[in-house]
Amino acid sequence: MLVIEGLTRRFGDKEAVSNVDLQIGAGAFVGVIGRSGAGKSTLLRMINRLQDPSSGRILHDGRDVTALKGRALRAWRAEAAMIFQQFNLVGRLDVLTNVLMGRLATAPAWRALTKSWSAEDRAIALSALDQFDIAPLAAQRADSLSGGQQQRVAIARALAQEPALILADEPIASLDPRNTRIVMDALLRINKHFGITVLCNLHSLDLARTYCDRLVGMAQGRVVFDGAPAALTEQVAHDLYGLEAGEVMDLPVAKPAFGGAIPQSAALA
Ligand SMILES: Nc1ncnc2c1ncn2[C@@H]1O[C@H](COP(=O)(O)OP(=O)(O)OP(=O)(O)O)[C@@H](O)[C@H]1O
Repeated sequence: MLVIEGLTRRFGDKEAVSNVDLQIGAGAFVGVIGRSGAGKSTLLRMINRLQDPSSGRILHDGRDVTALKGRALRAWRAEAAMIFQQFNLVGRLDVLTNVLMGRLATAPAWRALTKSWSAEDRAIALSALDQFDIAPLAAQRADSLSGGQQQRVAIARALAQEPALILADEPIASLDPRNTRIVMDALLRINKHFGITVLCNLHSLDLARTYCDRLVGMAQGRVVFDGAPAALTEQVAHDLYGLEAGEVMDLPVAKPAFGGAIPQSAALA
């Protein structure tokens, strides 16, 4: 269980996140929604401790992770894996090495420096690639892949970290509709097949409604909605997004494909 208590982050006079309280049970798929500037990224970055809170606490399974430092902080960052809009792969390295980077928190530093990964680490990394039908791309340079493939590599790297949580910050913002669907299906698979809790910032309300079991709506740093997708009425959506409401509700989305295999042609496109 992830518990957030009174979490606040100020930048100068501005409160990007204001006194947020949340409890997120293990295995949930939570969509964090709201218009640009609502505080979604800052919230996720504080949970991973990429950004320090101004006040408040973050507890995971009863352990306070708010003030962790050094090795304990690195271990927490591996446990709360981040996925970014821009993938954050090392472009000149091959796909497998990028995924092996997810093993760094558990591997001794000399292994990473000498690139002599253990057989177990390699097996975990290959298996993670295989989950998303991209194992055939293992030897290719990361920067030769399409955006959708790169994001799946980033998700495989996160899975190789053996995380308790995945924090995905607008993971599909730079993808076309087809790759959007493939990447959201990959996150759904991580959640349903591996039972890993997913918190996903999404601008599109339709995607959030389609994939998430729970929606947390933010406006001006505060949580203004917290409930099941079905409970988010059109009126609440309009209040949350204002003039952007039409734009975020327009994207046609088919049902998620979890349970069925991703077709190879689509997976490798
Ligand atoms: N490092 C920073 N320095 C100053 N202000 C910041 C910083 N990071 C975020 N902010 C401000 O905090 C507010 C919340 O930003 P945040 O990126 O968390 O929102 P968001 O909902 O994720 O929006 P977006 O979808 O555009 O990323 C914004 O007003 C933003 O300008």
